[in-house]
Amino acid sequence: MNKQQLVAAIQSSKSYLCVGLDTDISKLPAHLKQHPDGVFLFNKAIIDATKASCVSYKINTAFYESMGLKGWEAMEKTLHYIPDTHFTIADAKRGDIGNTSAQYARTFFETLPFDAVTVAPYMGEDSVRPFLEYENKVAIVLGLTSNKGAEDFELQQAGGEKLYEKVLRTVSSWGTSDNLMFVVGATQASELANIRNIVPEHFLLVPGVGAQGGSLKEVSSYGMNAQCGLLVNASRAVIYASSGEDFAVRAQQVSEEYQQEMALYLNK
Ligand SMILES: O=C(O)c1cc(=O)[nH]c(=O)n1[C@@H]1O[C@H](COP(=O)(O)O)[C@@H](O)[C@H]1O
Repeated sequence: MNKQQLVAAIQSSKSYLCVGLDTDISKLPAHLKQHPDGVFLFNKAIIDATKASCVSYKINTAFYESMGLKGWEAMEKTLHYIPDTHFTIADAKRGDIGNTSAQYARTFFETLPFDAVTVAPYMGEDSVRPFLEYENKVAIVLGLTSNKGAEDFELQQAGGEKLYEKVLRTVSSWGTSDNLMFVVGATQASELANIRNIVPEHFLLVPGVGAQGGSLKEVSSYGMNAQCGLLVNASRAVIYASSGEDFAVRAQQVSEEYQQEMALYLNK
């Protein structure tokens, strides 16, 4: 799925919700914890329950890699189960010397058919460039993250501007708003107006509503552009809305609540 198709999906479903499949085996309901295919079965139920109210799924690879081969298989099965009407993100935060980044790009864009992968910009242009060389694929580069550690580097002054501002300005010159998006934490809503001045056209992946306390209302009012331009991610708030056997029903309710609120902001 490319950016134009994502924009069309947002318009038709009146949602810019990305459900985060941060599936932690220790948090699965008891009946799935014991099952050899429990992680996939959990994800399958979540996808069935939320696909009508979201437009994207983000698979955070850490939760699967930590399980070894079985986790990688569950990730692959999950990715193939997601309908191709939904934008798929590998949240892997990769980036290395160009020769190695090319292998990461192959991993997530060829071996696994994700639409997008999250990329750390710290190593510079040659580390990001291999992710931009695929048609209809997107590199989602870390801009201003949601965590406390954003203060350590991203919000520090670097040559007359904040480091994250330099990252947005510089990285946006390496590609287009079709093959680049940026991560901005929902907890950083006060910076969003400024961010929109620097990258007015790009989609922003905004994690941090729900469990991290970011405000969907603030993110939407400061971050939305003419094409919506936002993918707001919620992981734990949706997938662990209940720890019992009714987990999928509760996930559906929470996902629908986000969608209904988003529909209001899209109609403004
Ligand atoms: O790149 C990300 O997705 C990301 C960037 C960021 O600044 N903050 C952030 O929380 N994330 C990811 O977004 C998800 C947030 O999960 P919840 O807090 O459970 O909704 C996790 O997969 C994080 O790794």
